[in-house]
Amino acid sequence: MTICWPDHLFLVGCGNMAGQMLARWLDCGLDPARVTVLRPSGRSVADGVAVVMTYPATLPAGTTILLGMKPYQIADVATALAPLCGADVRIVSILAGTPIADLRARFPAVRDMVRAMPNLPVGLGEGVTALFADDRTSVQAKADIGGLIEPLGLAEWIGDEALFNQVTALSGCGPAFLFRFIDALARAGEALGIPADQAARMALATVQGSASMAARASDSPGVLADRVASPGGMTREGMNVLDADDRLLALLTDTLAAARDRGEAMARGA
Ligand SMILES: NC(=O)C1=CN([C@@H]2O[C@H](COP(=O)(O)OP(=O)(O)OC[C@H]3O[C@@H](n4cnc5c(N)ncnc54)[C@H](O)[C@@H]3O)[C@@H](O)[C@H]2O)C=CC1
Ligand SMILES: O=C(O)[C@@H]1CCC=N1
Repeated sequence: MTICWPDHLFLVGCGNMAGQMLARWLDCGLDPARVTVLRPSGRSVADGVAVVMTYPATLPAGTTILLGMKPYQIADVATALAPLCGADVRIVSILAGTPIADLRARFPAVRDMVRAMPNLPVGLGEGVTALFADDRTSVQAKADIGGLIEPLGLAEWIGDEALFNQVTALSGCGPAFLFRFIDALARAGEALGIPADQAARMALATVQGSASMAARASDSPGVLADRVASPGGMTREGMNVLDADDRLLALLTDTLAAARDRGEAMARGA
């Protein structure tokens, strides 16, 4: 994999999410000397990566900024950062519920902007990142930023930004929902009498093995589920509970809709 690294990468915030992205980029050969992280704590990030606690006077030419702080901090960050941004600067924002139009209003000199929604497994190169750019962002910038995202796992360009909160709910929030599922599977096993530590190990390995299998299979997960279920057997009885009145589907639809609605409220400033 040949990656066209930015001349300079300036991370505003480097917590759970941006930290995973940076870790993967460094693993894939990004020179740490090209990276500066702004974080109020000043704590070091990785060998060779510069950490600053306040904004520098200027940004190096050809800087790509990764906005990785909390969404509600955008007003303060933009007040300090926008004066440093010329037309050669590119912005990648991972701020949930923050539309490109909002960023454009705050960074008027910047032409190339990409809205990205990664998820935590990007640190392993097994994440999902949704991407959106409007027509002002150049084709070259889209290609370069797409290339930067590629080593993080699956990258999906979203044609219509109106869907961004929906994809955030699915893949950005998704790991949390899956972690809950693993936990619930283990606790359900425990409720049926399996020792807790054993149930936890078995639930995790079952999900891991099934996800790997589904990723390699030519059949859909729905078909694979039926293949586990022998007619008249145990799995069918269990699936009947999940499937009754589309119970699992309804639960997940409600879950994604609640997350989407929160993204829409955040976009309105709530
Ligand atoms: N956690 C996740 O799974 C995902 C998070 N995101 C987005 O990533 C962003 C960060 O979320 P997390 O990493 O979970 O939060 P976090 O709390 O772990 O990280 C936030 C970082 O921002 C820094 N920070 C705080 N105040 C700052 C300031 N005034 N200026 C610059 N940096 C400041 C903190 O030191 C910290 O490093 C959010 O915008 C969120 O919507 C997007 C996708 C998934
Ligand atoms: O909870 C949040 O708002 C962010 C968006 C996706 C994952 N974390």
